[in-house]
Amino acid sequence: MKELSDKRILIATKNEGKVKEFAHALSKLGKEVASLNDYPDFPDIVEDGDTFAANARIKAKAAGDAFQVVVLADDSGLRVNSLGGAPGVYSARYAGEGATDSGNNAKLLAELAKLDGADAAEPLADGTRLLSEAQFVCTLALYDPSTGEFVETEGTVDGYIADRPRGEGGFGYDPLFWLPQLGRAMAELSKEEKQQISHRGHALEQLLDKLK
Ligand SMILES: O=P(O)(O)OP(=O)(O)OP(=O)(O)OC[C@H]1O[C@@H](n2cnc3c(O)ncnc32)[C@H](O)[C@@H]1O
Ligand SMILES: [Mg+2]
Repeated sequence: MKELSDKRILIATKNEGKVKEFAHALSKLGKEVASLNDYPDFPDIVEDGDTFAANARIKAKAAGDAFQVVVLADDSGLRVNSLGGAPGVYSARYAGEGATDSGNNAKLLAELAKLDGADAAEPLADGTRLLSEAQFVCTLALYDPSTGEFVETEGTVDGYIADRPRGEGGFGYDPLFWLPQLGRAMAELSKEEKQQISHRGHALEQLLDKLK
């Protein structure tokens, strides 16, 4: 693995929320990030793997083979216990192809509203209900096209799905993801706080450890 020797690293993603988090974390190592949004002609990558890890490898390899540079890819999502682990690898398109974050959040609350089991925890002081235990998962794949080698890690964070959104930070399902250990939703954290606690922060920390 040529490792991360270049100052600039290409992330095989079109998700600007991920790009901002990687830019924040990697700037501490003096690195700049580029993403597929910098190459609008690059075709969409078909993410048809059965697992987060498979999809991360698919994205890293597609971009790494095309650009012939070391590429980092992130496949991530939300597992909701009372929905049997859904939306899982379908997190990005839970509300259908081309779904928006707000569409996916609305779909998640609609699916949880169909269940009539007990809440997963006591309501918060303001009456917010905690509907289910849940987990964010992030799989990272770093791929070197000159050797065909992958370095892969996974990070997770546990929390609850709240019945109403909170916070303006982060992206995706962050406004509905309640962190009992902090008493805040993921979208209420700064980038630095999210990096310290999140699935992506943990996966990146492990990746950097493996490369040492
Ligand atoms: O595939 P790329 O181009 O990287 O971008 P994407 O948004 O499609 O990313 P994924 O395929 O990995 O799908 C991840 C889904 O899970 C959500 N997600 C991932 N990480 C998240 C986080 O840190 N906070 C909130 N939601 C997250 C995200 O909004 C997507 O709906
Ligand atoms: Mg995707």
